[in-house]
Amino acid sequence: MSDADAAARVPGRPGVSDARRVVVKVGSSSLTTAAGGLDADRVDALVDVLVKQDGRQIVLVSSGAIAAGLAPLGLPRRPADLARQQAAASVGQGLLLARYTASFARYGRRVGQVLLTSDDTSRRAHYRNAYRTLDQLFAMGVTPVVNENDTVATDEIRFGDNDRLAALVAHLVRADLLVLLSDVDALYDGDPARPGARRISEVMGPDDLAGVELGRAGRAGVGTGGMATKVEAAAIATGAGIPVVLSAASAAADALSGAPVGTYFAPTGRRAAGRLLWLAHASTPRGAVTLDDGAVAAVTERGSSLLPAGITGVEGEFTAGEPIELRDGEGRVIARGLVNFDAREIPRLIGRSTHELARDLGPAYEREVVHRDDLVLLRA
Ligand SMILES: Nc1ncnc2c1ncn2[C@@H]1O[C@H](COP(=O)(O)OP(=O)(O)O)[C@@H](O)[C@H]1O
Ligand SMILES: N[C@@H](CCC(=O)OP(=O)(O)O)C(=O)O
Repeated sequence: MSDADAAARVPGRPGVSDARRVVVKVGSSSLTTAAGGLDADRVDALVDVLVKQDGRQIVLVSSGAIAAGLAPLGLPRRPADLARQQAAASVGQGLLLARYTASFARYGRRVGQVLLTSDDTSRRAHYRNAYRTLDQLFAMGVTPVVNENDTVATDEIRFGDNDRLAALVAHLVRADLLVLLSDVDALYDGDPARPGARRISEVMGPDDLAGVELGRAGRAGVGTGGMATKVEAAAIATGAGIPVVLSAASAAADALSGAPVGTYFAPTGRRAAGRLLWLAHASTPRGAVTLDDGAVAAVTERGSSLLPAGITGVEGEFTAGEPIELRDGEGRVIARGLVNFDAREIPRLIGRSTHELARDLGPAYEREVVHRDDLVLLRA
């Protein structure tokens, strides 16, 4: 929706000014100097805004570990290979946290570092644990500063950008609002460096994104995802009922107050069951099972668990508890779920009833291959 259209419908931003629990994500490009390295003034300016959010609980998702580690390691730019990115993140994350600790301390406030990986947050025990830690930090008046655990994440399980991570954290902490702060002041209908690019002030649903060109990261060269990952993150959050504001980091105070800066993404869906959103968007499947038509119908139409009797094939090397894909007979992925058996156990279960399996193999085999509580549908 254009500025003029938005003004005509008397905009307002439901869910912004009254949001109590807010996830604020800031990108690398908003925290670093042109010469490389952390920009203490920009960190302070952001913290000045965050500490004045009276009555709110803020989770800060901050990128910048890799960018902060470049100069100390004599790296002229963000390296392309994972090993050097991880080395830079290892050096930079400490510097980043030290900077936030000093900056919040100006107001007598404390921060707590929370490093997450996509893999463990899709598992039930880890998800609950992450929630508990964040909740406890709130209870103690500490501001959590979250980043991806870059030094241990492998290429396959990496988020790589923090936009999606921020959307999932917003969901994890049951936030009322997600604010994405960047070096660009809003979403545009195309690369903002292009003359004539128009600012989009509100996105009420996917139709408002038709024809919008989502480019890669801009001039500074330290950001990763560009606009595509921000719009993807906004879709995850709004789809789970959480409104999103995207704005320049320099306009953070206005963005948090509900002033008409940046781009507002209205909620499009209802709040979904916690962990399953992570399972759908953050986990990396380790293998797959193929279902017969009856099992496809049971899982997709009746919300049933997947039983051994409905399986016709298995692929991959997974162990019990890992995420796998559920495919139909034509190879289409219909769902993702946490499996209760190792891949090597499944061939002898295929096509057999749980009753039969319990009789022949013992009571441990009288169970679903994927329980419905651990399963998320991926096809409408
Ligand atoms: N349609 C678009 N609207 C706004 N910005 C865009 C668009 N397409 C590409 N961009 C670029 O995306 C960049 C922001 O992404 P990135 O550098 O990854 O940010 P951050 O480090 O804040 O996460 C902007 O600087 C801009 O150049
Ligand atoms: N975890 C990484 C974030 C990667 C990154 O650059 O993200 P972003 O600047 O948000 O596009 C880091 O701290 O460097």
